[in-house]
Amino acid sequence: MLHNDSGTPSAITITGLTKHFNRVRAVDGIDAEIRRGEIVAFLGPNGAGKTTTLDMVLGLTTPTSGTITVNGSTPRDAVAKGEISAVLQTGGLLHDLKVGEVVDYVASTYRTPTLGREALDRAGIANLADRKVSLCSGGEQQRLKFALSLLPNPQILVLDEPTAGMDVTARRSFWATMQAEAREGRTIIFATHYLEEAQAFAERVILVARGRIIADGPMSEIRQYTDIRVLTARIADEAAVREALKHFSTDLSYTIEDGVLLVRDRDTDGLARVLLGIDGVSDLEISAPSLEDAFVDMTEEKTP
Ligand SMILES: Nc1ncnc2c1ncn2[C@@H]1O[C@H](COP(=O)(O)OP(=O)(O)OP(=O)(O)O)[C@@H](O)[C@H]1O
Repeated sequence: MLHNDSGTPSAITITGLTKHFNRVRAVDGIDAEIRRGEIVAFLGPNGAGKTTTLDMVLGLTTPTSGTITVNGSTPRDAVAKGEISAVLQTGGLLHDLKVGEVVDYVASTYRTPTLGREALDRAGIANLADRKVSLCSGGEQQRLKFALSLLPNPQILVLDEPTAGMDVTARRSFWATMQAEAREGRTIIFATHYLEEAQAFAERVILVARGRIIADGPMSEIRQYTDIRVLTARIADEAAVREALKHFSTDLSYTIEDGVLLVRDRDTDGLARVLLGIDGVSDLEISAPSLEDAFVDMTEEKTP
């Protein structure tokens, strides 16, 4: 069994991981250690390399270079032993069967005992056992996938955008179910591009962009990368605005072009109050950049 410095056993150890698809460097050198019982979000925009990384953790794709161990074994061995299991974005369900029959069928493929239909209970869809899969909503089908992933009673659960296609209410209730699983001591690693999901559920967030880790830490640390706001305003008196900005903060980054001021800062509310006291300031707007834009900024800052 691998142990890290703190003595907690390692669930997943990733070292020097890369995966290239011809010229695309989907994963470009990832190192990470996930400890038993951790809840970790892989947060990143589309195409960041989240799915490719998780596929390698599950032994579905072979790395171009680097190594992954899961509970001290290869990913494939860990999957075969039922130690790690996943809810993936892709992968079809058997649409002509009833929900309960799908569970029975998948359970019969395991050599080791499974949770059986109790998995439906855990996933909050015991009432759907007799419904045909094709008649289940997108969110219900995601829950069925979740139930199937619970079948071998795995120590580690990998969820690739598990709430894709769910509305806000379904999403919230899905995460409440997951909280219960986490309290049982499972290690949970999930990919998402929703900042709110990472914030609400993960103890640790690994920010990925362009196949690399940009930041890795508790959400409070990650916030510094995502809290930036963008303020724009039409201004008539450029000199007065420049003077006010100088007093507001000496290291403010801003541009003025064609009478429009653009500022990126964390304290845009304070700045707005100052600006609205100046004659000729109008059309003031504050917006939060999309996660995509925040990532582009971060990657530009971090990559030489
Ligand atoms: N089989 C493949 N062949 C070629 N390119 C691929 C393949 N799989 C992934 N890619 C590319 O690798 C990059 C990373 O993709 P990946 O699906 O891992 O990102 P992601 O972070 O999971 O994105 P999303 O949030 O959209 O699922 C993308 O540029 C993608 O187009």
